[in-house]
Amino acid sequence: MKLFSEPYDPNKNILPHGGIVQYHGQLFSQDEALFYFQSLMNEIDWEHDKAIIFGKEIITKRKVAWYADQAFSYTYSKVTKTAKIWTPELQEIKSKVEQQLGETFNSCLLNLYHSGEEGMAWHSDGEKDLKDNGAIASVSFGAERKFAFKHKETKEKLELILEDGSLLMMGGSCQKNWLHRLPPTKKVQMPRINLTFRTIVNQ
Ligand SMILES: O=C(O)CCC(=O)C(=O)O
Ligand SMILES: [Fe+2]
Repeated sequence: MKLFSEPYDPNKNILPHGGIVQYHGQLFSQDEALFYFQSLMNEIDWEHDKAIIFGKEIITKRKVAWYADQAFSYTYSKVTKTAKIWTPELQEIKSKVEQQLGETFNSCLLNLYHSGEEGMAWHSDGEKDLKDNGAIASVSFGAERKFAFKHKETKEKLELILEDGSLLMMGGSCQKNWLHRLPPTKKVQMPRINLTFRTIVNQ
């Protein structure tokens, strides 16, 4: 188990093998992060997520939204969703991330965790609608939370803290070899918004 602390080197690969994860630290200033947190909270069309797990429909406490270049449809956890078109704030955030990473994205999955009691279980984002080995850019606003990786075979574990206004990039074969999760915690009472910019193909 490793915890990372400043200074961050965005060129450093956090994973020891089997993919690339780079933590860029706070890409947005505190003022910008607060502005985006509040505007996303108010303007995004948040909905409880539905998933089918072991044949049963479940509804998450966490809220989600999906935005993109076009009204793409996208299937995950056996539920198909249709994207809404970018808001001006999402376009601004996307441009800043694209500049920082030198990559482009055509969609974004947003998650709203009302408190530390909401999280996301171990998974990888290797859905067939996503570009193979495409980068996923994860932007966080609001409460700081721990984020963890676990290798699918060796079970090696890594942990880091995703700060308010930060950017994390997952790329290469990361989704094939590693799972990730947002562990729930009783220590965090404040909400957090996470945006994962992705590239959808075959539409
Ligand atoms: O909230 C996070 O930091 C992670 C979200 C995530 O893994 C996902 O949306 O696939
Ligand atoms: Fe994910």
